[in-house]
This record gives sequence, C-alpha cells and structure tokens, in this order.
Amino acid sequence: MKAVTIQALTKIYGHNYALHDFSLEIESGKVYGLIGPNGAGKTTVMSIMATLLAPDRGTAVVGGYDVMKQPSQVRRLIGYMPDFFGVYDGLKTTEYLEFYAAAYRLPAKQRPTLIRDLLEIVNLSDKADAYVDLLSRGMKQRLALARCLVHDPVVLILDEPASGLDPRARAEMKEVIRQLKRMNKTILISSHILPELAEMCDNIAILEQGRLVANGTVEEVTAARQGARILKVEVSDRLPQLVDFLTDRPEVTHVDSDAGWARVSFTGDKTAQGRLLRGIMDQGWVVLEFAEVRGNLEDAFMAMTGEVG
Ligand SMILES: Nc1ncnc2c1ncn2[C@@H]1O[C@H](COP(=O)(O)OP(=O)(O)OP(=O)(O)O)[C@@H](O)[C@H]1O
Repeated sequence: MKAVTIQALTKIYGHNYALHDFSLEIESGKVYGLIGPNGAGKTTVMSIMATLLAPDRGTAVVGGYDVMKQPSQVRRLIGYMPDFFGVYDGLKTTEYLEFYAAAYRLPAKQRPTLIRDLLEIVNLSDKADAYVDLLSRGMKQRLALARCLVHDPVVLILDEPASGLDPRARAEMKEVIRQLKRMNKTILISSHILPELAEMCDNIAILEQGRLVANGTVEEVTAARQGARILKVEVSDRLPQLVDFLTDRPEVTHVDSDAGWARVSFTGDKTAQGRLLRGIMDQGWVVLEFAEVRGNLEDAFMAMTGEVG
C-alpha cells in the first residue's frame, strides 16, 4: 500500500525551480531517504507534504488524502519535524510535551502515560524534569521528534533530524528512527549524512536542483553510479610498477595507490576482471587481495550531483 504518492510536483520562485516535476511513491512502513545538496529542494518537498506550502503544479497524496484539498485530514496523519527548533524558556521536557498533547486535544487523563511512553521511545526518560533549553542539541532533536509523535501519526516527515549532531548523538537518533520503523511508521527523512542514511533507509531518492536524479533501493542507487567499478588490488611488492601496469590496461580508467594497495576504476565485465588478475600474476606479482570495493552511497551521490552538499 502506498502511504505517499507525489506526482509531478513543481514549485517555482521567480525563475528558479525549487522543485521540477518531482514524483515519488513511498510504500507504507518504509523508511525513505531524501538526499541532495543545499538548495536541492528537500525542505520544499517536505513543507508541501506537511501542508505548509502550496505547489505551483502537481499533487501530493498522503494516506489517501490530497495535501491541497484535504489538508486537515493530512495533518492528522503526519508528524512533521522541521529543520529548526524553537526557544522554550523555562519549560520542562514534560511540560513541553504536555503543551502539544493539549494542543492536539488529547484527554488530560491519558497525557501522563502518553508522555512517559514518548520519552521512552526517544530515550529521554531520565530528562523528564529537565529544562528544555538546557538539553544538549541531540536531546532537543529527539524531543522535537517526540513532539511530532504526540498524535500517533502514521507518516513521519523528518527534515534533517541528524543535522549538527556529533557521532554519538547521531547514533542515538538513528536508533530512535529504527525503533519508529519497528512501530510500522512510514518515514521520509532528509539528510546530508549519506552513509548513515544507507544503513537506516529502505529506499533513497537523490534530488538535485529540484529534480529527482536517482531513486531506488540503496543497492540500486549505488549500482547506478557511473559505469566503472572500483577494484582493490594488493600486492606484496613493486606497487608503483603495478600502478603503471594497471594504468596501461584498456578497461582501466583511473588508478591511484593508497596504503599499500591500488584502487582501480574498471569498466570491464567479470571475465575481463579475471583476465586482469591473470595478467597481474603472469607478471610475477604475488597478489594478496583482488576484490571489488562495493561503492557506497556517498560515491553515488558525488557521482550524480558533483557536490557534497
Ligand atoms: N521562500 C523562498 N523564496 C525564494 N526562494 C526560495 C524560498 N524557499 C526556498 N527557495 C529556494 O528553493 C530552492 C530549494 O530550497 P530548499 O530549502 O527546499 O532546499 P533544501 O534541499 O532543503 O536545502 P538545504 O539542505 O540547504 O536545507 C533553493 O534554491 C532555495 O533558495
């Protein structure tokens, strides 16, 4: 079942296309990563899905409801975490969530249990009485996530939830997102933290200048990386000569050496790869390792967009 169907979404500011015919479908219960350099249009997609911004063309349907025609139904189904966190002077964590629970008109009797459960999900149980302003950035991000879970939404739209976090805080955020997946939430998450998205997401969409440039499973998007595969070749000696030898092979487009091994961009098929190995051994090298290096998502992103973001 599709939780989200976006079709030909377009948003134009002056002459600038923030989104250009952007289409995407998200299956229920999946975690979908939206990645792209700064200004690619990630926040624009998410704001439209969250009913906060009107597109110029196209449609977005969440849980069967059209974001333009049925915004209040959509709002009931979604939890939206924007990429900024407000200032909450003098408010404790529990009071903060109490405020949102009241805003969603949840019965007062149910709120203490709900808030306890939410704090547990985002791993903040021991901060129930802490002042929000004094929480670390990672804790604030997780609290913001708890806030968008108050009304038990089925679709979560998380705009860069790991942005600006140190590795430990990122790992904690990742664990919370895994937990939400186990709770069968459908999650759209944007990020610049590309390798981390690979671990977390079922699918990835890469956005550049408002256009979708790649879409599929992490493996598919990675494999779509421009043609060449990367081979690691490690030999016992004469590495500089090996680099020269490899550079002269027809299917090799680039070679560099690093920490005692050669990194080879290779466009040939598996048979050609076997021939290359035999050629190296025929020249007398003792081969310690000869293997394809699985491209990672960061490579794919760099190859497709030419930017780090
Ligand atoms: N209110 C606005 N007025 C004019 N241009 C805008 C407005 N909002 C966004 N844009 C432009 O639309 C494009 C997409 O912006 P958007 O914020 O969606 O990108 P993003 O991928 O979320 O970027 P970032 O990673 O920096 O948050 C950018 O070129 C941006 O400058």
